[in-house]
Amino acid sequence: MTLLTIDTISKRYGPVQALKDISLEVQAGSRTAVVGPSGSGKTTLLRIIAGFEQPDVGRVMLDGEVLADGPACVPAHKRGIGIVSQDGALFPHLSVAENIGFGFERGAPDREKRIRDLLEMVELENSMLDRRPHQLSGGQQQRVALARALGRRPRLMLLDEPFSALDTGLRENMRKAVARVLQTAGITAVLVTHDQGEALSFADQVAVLREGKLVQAGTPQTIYLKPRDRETALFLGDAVMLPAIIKNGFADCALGSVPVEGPHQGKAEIMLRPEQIRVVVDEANAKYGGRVVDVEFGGATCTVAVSLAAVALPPILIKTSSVALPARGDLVRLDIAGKAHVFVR
Ligand SMILES: Nc1ncnc2c1ncn2[C@@H]1O[C@H](COP(=O)(O)OP(=O)(O)OP(=O)(O)O)[C@@H](O)[C@H]1O
Repeated sequence: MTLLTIDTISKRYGPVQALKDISLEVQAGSRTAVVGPSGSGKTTLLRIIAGFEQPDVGRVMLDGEVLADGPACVPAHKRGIGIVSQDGALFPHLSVAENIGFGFERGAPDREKRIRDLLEMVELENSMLDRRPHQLSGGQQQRVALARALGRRPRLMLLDEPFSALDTGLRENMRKAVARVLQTAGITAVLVTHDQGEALSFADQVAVLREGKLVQAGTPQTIYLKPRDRETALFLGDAVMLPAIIKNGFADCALGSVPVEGPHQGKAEIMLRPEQIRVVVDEANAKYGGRVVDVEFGGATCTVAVSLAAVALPPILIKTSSVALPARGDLVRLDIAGKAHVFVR
């Protein structure tokens, strides 16, 4: 069931077209991540959903209710939408308990129990209830902010770069914890993030924006393995692109014959993710590979640069494990796992 519908929204700030004809559906109980380069319109889209900005044209609908139809809008505080932002925005002079219970009725008999339940839901100890925000770590503050937003029983939760102030290890933990909490509470969420890895692992649906337009929306797997265009492919991660001639499901390219997705025949460009390529030292078959020109040891993941024998392109970079790492100067063949993605020229 669709909970949130964004229907051909456009928004202009003077000469800047911040959003152009954006349409997107978000299913109830799902998590959508919005990604895109800086200035692509992510924050504007989130602010329009929240009700802090109005679209010039287009509609926002939540659970069948029209929240915005061009400039005619339901005010933000009447939308039933929760927001967790980058800094958590807790009230510094209030305790954790008071922050979480901020929107609750003062004398409500179940007030304390609800606060404790919310604290438990975000996996924090009861001993934190009397602390002030400055006595919490960044990750704990974010959990309190999430508990406060959940306490208002939102129909939709907007997450505006909520993990970006946290360091890498904590970030990953928080992302998993937040996904778990949202899942348990059955709350639909839209996340805006600069971190493509975060988007791919957090969301059921990823929406890619570029220059105010929606380039592609789909499952993380689709977006990563079957990107609409080169730019999207490279935005989401490293990619090896090769010219090819396609015939009957196989691409004839610098790596030999590689299976491809789709019905296209003839000239095309194919894309492989580096982790699809395995480097094998094999002098006899180096025409389907090339010469190793650089090896970067990186612990769990190492990078091998191979100058291809069959085509004059810059060396391709392949991520590989530290086991059986080739040496600089080795002649190697390159084996492919899975299928290549085709960009029709
Ligand atoms: N209030 C405003 N007045 C004028 N221009 C604005 C305003 N808000 C956003 N813009 C412009 O609209 C475009 C989209 O901005 P937006 O903040 O939505 O991008 P973003 O993808 O969230 O960027 P970032 O990743 O850097 O936060 C940008 O060109 C920005 O400069």
